This record gives sequence, C-alpha cells and structure tokens, in this order.
Amino acid sequence: MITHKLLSYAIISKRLYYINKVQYKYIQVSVIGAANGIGKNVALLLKQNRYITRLHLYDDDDRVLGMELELGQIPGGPAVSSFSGDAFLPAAIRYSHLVLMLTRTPRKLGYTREKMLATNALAVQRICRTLAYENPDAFFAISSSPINSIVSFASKLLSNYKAYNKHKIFGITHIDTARTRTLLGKTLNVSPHHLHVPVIGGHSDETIIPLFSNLLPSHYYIKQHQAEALTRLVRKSGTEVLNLKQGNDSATLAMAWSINEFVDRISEAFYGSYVIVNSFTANPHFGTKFFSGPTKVSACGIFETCSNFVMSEYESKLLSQAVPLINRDIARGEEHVQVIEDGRNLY
Ligand SMILES: NC(=O)C1=CN([C@@H]2O[C@H](COP(=O)(O)OP(=O)(O)OC[C@H]3O[C@@H](n4cnc5c(N)ncnc54)[C@H](O)[C@@H]3O)[C@@H](O)[C@H]2O)C=CC1
Ligand SMILES: O=C([O-])CC(=O)C(=O)O
Repeated sequence: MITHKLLSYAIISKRLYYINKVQYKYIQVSVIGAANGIGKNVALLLKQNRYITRLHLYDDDDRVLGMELELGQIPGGPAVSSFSGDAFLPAAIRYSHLVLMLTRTPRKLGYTREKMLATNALAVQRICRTLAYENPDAFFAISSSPINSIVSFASKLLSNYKAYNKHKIFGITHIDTARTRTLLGKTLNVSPHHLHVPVIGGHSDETIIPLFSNLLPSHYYIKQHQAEALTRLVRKSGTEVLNLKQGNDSATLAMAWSINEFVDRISEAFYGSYVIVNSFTANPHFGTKFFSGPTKVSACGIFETCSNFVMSEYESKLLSQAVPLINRDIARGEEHVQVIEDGRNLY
C-alpha cells in the first residue's frame, strides 16, 4: 500500500515537474535589422553562440543576403538564413523562439532618445503586425530607441492585434548592467566578471539608476561620492559614444556584446533554467506600468519582475525623480499608437 502511494506521488511530482519545466530541444532566433550597426555585430556573435540552432537574419537593406553566405563560411554554430524585402518578413520570424528587433535609426547628435520615437515607430509597428499574425508566442526583445516609450508602444499595438503577452516582451537594457559592472571594476581595480549591481529605472540619461548599495560580493564597497560619479558616467555612456562617433553610429559594439549576453541567458531559459536578465518589462512595483531591472525568466516567459530593494538615500532620490519621467515616456509610447493609426507619424 505504502509503495503504491509513493509510486503515485512520484508520478504526480514528475508530471508537475514537466508542466513547470518547459524545455526546447532547438532554438531559432531572428535578428531584425541585421545588415548594419548593432544587428551586424549581433549576427557575428550569435553565429558563435553555443545554444542557438538556427539564426534568421532580416533587413530592408539587401546586403543582408550576402551575410548568409559569409557567415556560412565560419565553421560550427547555428545554420544561418537571410531575408530581405517585405514579402520575406513573415518567413524571417515564423517559428522563431526569440525575435530581436534591432532597427532602425540611431540617435542624431544633440537629440535625446525620446526624440527618436516617431522615427522608429513605423518599423516597430511593422514587426508587431507580422509577429501578431505569424508568431505571437515568440519572445520579443527590442533595442530600438527610446526604450521607455517603444515598449509601451509595442505592447499597446500587440494588444490591439490581440497578441499581447506581458510575459514575453522585453526592452533590452542589459547594456546598463554591462557598463555599470565595467566602470565599477575599474574603480575597484578588480575583474568586472564577478561583480553584480542591479540597475533599475528606465533607459535614458535621467532614468538609469545603478544600485551600488546592492553591490555583490558584499565585501566590496564604494564611497558615496564614487557612487554618484559612477552613476553620472553610466547615464552618459551612450551619449558619449555617440558624440565621439560624431553622430554616425551609436554604441553598436557594446550593445551587441550585451545583446549576446542577454540571448545566452534567454537560451538557457529555453533549455529549462531560470535566469536573470536586465530588461524593461511590464512591472507595477514602482508606480509605473513598465520598469527596468533584474528580471527572472523561464522558458514560459517572465516569471518574476524586480520589486523591493534596500536603497541609499541618494538612490531613493534618483528613483523618485525618475518615476514621473518613466510614466511620461510610457504614456507617450501609448499615445503614439493613435498617432500612427491616424497617419500623423511625421519624422
Ligand atoms: N537599447 C539600447 O541600449 C541601445 C539602443 N540603440 C538603438 O538601436 C537601434 C539600431 O541602432 P544601430 O544598429 O546603431 O542602427 P543602424 O542604422 O546602424 O542599423 C539599423 C539597421 O536597421 C535596418 N532597418 C531600418 N529600418 C528597417 C525596417 N523597417 N525593417 C528592417 N530593417 C530595417 C537598416 O537597414 C539597418 O541595417 C537604434 O534605434 C538605436 O538608437 C542603440 C544602442 C543602444
Ligand atoms: O545613446 C544612444 O542613443 C544609444 C543608447 O541607448 C545607448 O548607447 O545607451
């Protein structure tokens, strides 16, 4: 009798384990905007990615077609297919587990990220429409500026298309943790690889908030004036790269590296682990609809968003200044759906 009970318990536990533990046997990733800038560098990094089985590259620029042949000359890695032109967008994203939206235009000199909404909105709309029809179950991760508005814009559009899943849409802010770790490593004169600092808020000069008070391992410590100087540096990093490149290019290499780290972790999630990525996602815990920070992800999507942090007085002040700006940006993104639908998207 006892053996019988134990056996049924084991069978039920095993079933529950498999219900919770979705795992994929292969992974297909699509890169939209793969011919230049961030996308081109991401394509090269993902060709060396040990987790991905198939890599689909799409761009309006038909130079992307040569990349299939060229990347095919590199031994190993995922099988690569490339696509260009409206008619091939559905094939480029169909069956992909993860769609990376990396288009369209980088910021111009003197522009804030917020000014790029109208420029990038149409490209995002086109992907959302196709995604909703062809592959609504995919994870959808966006780098297009301005993240604080584009994520709410895409979410509202997908919702209008009856394809919104708040657990599967990500604004990629992984670069903010990469910059924070790197700058902190230099300050402490240690390797950045084992440093952990949560970076929360949004992705703009006034809303990125590194929480140095939460630095791990906890035996490391920086003084208040160092935390303030590093925060200013992290916030300005994107603009500084843009200025040094004279507005011709954004931080394509650092962003590609960060996206590769993001994809690595998401792929581990697809293979059955729980992972942490930094991303701007649906998160109500800070008084905004969307918020960036460490986000726990499984193969089914976002499992848990960040909520409580013990913060220094300085960090709490930054947060209270950022929240109204993030709310403003989110509202602009949502309002822009109507602008697009009315045909008033002028850029
Ligand atoms: N989230 C973040 O931390 C960062 C975001 N960015 C943003 O990422 C975006 C891309 O930047 P870059 O790679 O530097 O730009 P880029 O201009 O070098 O490359 C963009 C690519 O998108 C393609 N493209 C444009 N419209 C398209 C469409 N409708 N469909 C398919 N492909 C299209 C272009 O042909 C080009 O190959 C920009 O919005 C930029 O501001 C850049 C750096 C960091
Ligand atoms: O500054 C930009 O326009 C690109 C960006 O978001 C970054 O590098 O953080």
